[in-house]
Amino acid sequence: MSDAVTRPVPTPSPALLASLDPLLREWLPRQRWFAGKGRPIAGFSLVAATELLPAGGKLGLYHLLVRVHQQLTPGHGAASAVPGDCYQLLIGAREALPPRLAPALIGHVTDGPLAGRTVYEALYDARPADVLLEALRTRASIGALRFDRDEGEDIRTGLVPRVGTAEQSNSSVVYGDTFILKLLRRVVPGVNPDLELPLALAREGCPRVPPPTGWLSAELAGESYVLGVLQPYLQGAADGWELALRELAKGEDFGAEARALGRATAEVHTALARALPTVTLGPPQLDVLVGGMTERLEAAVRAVPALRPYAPGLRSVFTALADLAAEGCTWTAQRIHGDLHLGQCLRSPSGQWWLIDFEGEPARPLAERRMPQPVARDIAGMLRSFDYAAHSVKPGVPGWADTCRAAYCSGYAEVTGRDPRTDPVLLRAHETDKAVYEVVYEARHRPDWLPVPLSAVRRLAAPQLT
Ligand SMILES: Nc1ncnc2c1ncn2[C@@H]1O[C@H](COP(=O)(O)OP(=O)(O)O)[C@@H](O)[C@H]1O
Ligand SMILES: O=P(O)(O)O[C@H]1O[C@H](CO)[C@@H](O[C@H]2O[C@H](CO)[C@@H](O)[C@H](O)[C@H]2O)[C@H](O)[C@H]1O
Repeated sequence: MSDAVTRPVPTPSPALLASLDPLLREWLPRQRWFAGKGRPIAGFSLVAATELLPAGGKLGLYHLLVRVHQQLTPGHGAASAVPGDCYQLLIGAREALPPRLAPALIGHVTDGPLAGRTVYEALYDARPADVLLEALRTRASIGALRFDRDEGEDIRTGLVPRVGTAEQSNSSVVYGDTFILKLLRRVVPGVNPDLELPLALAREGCPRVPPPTGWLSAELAGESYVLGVLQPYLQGAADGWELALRELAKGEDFGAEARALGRATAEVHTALARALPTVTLGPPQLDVLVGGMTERLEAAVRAVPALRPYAPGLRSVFTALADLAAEGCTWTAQRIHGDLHLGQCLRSPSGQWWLIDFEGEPARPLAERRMPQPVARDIAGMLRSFDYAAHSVKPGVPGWADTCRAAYCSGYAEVTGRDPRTDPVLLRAHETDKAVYEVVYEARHRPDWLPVPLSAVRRLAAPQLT
């Protein structure tokens, strides 16, 4: 029998959002997960609001979905503002913040229903984090929010929450080293691959991905928004990026781990190909694929002038793929990870590799992220990552990235029987597409890192000896 709890709640009035407006304008752009940096905020509109703990109590708790209206470019008037991305916020309201919550401060409210209260990022607070886990445990429906879980899984009570400290595109809470709840920040309606793919892999019995234990969604105007996923926490796991840097700093080889990562990637790809449809990419689909790569390159060249000298060489990488397609070559496409790099791979203390974060590149539209793609895209992501690691440590270790890249491809071939290097044109095109993405990503988020993908761009743009 279902133990689901349904609770209608008072809907907080738009006056709540109006009173938070000046605070959010200042606080949001400082959040790592806020995607609209650099464009002035013109205002906010409420997509949904749910009171999770009543404001009258010592601690008020609001779940908000807020659309941010931003000017298209700085310098244009407020009139040019367009409704932009929708963000998930969990806002706590207290009379005063205890010192331990100081880093979570959003600000002091001066008017409206919360006048005189201090509002803060409630994920940092144990009680609000408990409210979320309890709702998942009891499969609660609260206003538009649906909390659910795998019926076969039990969620214990009394797990002590703590907010994740990693620099993330989203936000996570770890519960007693047993579960991790990832709350998506920028949310869109539709099936989210961060839940869809791990669920599909769990059904296939793939042991390389933590199976979702619970999930949070919102039903709004006939559309469903995935807002969060709860999964087992891999206690004591280290991510591939940390491990690679550690080995590099000691001058150690990472080939054996790279090979194991190649095998893990191949296991995930094989299970995804079994679970979800695959398609053959013929000339029309390859036109779209190459067209997308070329468009992204042109946009990147406009955004990052340092790319300009390399543009002709990079274009020719994509033309080479188009030429093969014109000669009648076809490739298989399937669902893939979509944003694979060393930071998305966790090694548990037993030495097993796990892949996490199936959201895809957050900046791309959902429909595009859910399209079948050549596995070369994920493989290229990992190859780029070995290169990133090698360039992040001074002095470098000569040949370190090449050894890892070769070992990773060999590991992949051990499972699938197909070495990615036997498709050099496809692989190079994907590596180029990824390096171009990274140039834009670094220019926007971490300008000091720009030389890392630029060095790859230089290599990839150089004429090929045939
Ligand atoms: N199942 C897990 N077990 C242990 N740590 C995890 C798990 N899932 C995620 N993490 C940690 O949380 C971080 C962020 O998770 P991720 O899914 O990559 O979120 P984001 O989309 O915000 O980047 C990871 O880098 C990892 O350190
Ligand atoms: O936040 P996500 O993990 O979804 O991914 C974004 O941020 C990554 C950086 O944190 C970025 O990855 C790039 O830097 C990594 C080292 O920090 C490196 O291992 C990757 O190969 C490189 O692409 C990723 O591209 C971006 O989508």
